[in-house]
Amino acid sequence: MFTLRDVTFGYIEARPVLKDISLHVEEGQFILLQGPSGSGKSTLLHLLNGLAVPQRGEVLFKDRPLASYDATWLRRRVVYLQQTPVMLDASVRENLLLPFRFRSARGERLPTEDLLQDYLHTFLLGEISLEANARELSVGQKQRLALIRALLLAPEALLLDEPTASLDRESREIVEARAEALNAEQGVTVIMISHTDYVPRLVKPRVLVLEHGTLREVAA
Ligand SMILES: Nc1ncnc2c1ncn2[C@@H]1O[C@H](COP(=O)(O)OP(=O)(O)OP(=O)(O)O)[C@@H](O)[C@H]1O
Repeated sequence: MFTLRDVTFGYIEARPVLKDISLHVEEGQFILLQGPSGSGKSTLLHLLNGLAVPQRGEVLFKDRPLASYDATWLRRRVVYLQQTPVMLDASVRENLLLPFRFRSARGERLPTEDLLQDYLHTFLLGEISLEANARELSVGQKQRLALIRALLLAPEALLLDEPTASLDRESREIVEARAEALNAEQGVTVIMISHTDYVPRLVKPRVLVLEHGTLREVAA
């Protein structure tokens, strides 16, 4: 699904965060990405959906260079869930349906109210009205809403940035369990930045550690 070939990237070119990284991710794999703070884990996820472009080397999605895909299309297929979810100053419903408002989604069927309610219940957000302002929710609730928004797009790959330290344990566990189920039941490729103490229950992950700009695989 993804191939990185000798990828080097730095926000300042003279100081690369990632150095000559090569990686092959098969469709349906569940990958945990670990490493110290600032080692470049988020940056690596950004490279996989085109939010960052390598200075050297190349990134392929399904054997084609990332740049050959339409960026909006790609980000619906390869969904990146960032650490700090961003919500519009609008209702929960509007925030969930946001990706369907873009021109690229014309012709796609809008998710029904029932489906939205089902998702809210699944993620223990059943108490929250679709009319509520999404900006007024807690970080943990926003994180779950962002995941629902991502899942409504039925992505092929899910890139999950580590939930923030401020995220409550319950929210984190729900997000993790759902990511595992999506992988186990629907074959969605998952790459998740995680702490070493997270051990998936439903899936056997590949564990990659990023340190000093290089990537190594360790036993799960
Ligand atoms: N937009 C940016 N501009 C300049 N430097 C950046 C930018 N984003 C990240 N960096 C730097 O790149 C390096 C890698 O950052 P990155 O966020 O990828 O690390 P990380 O492993 O995800 O960290 P954390 O675990 O703390 O989230 C860090 O030194 C960071 O300061």
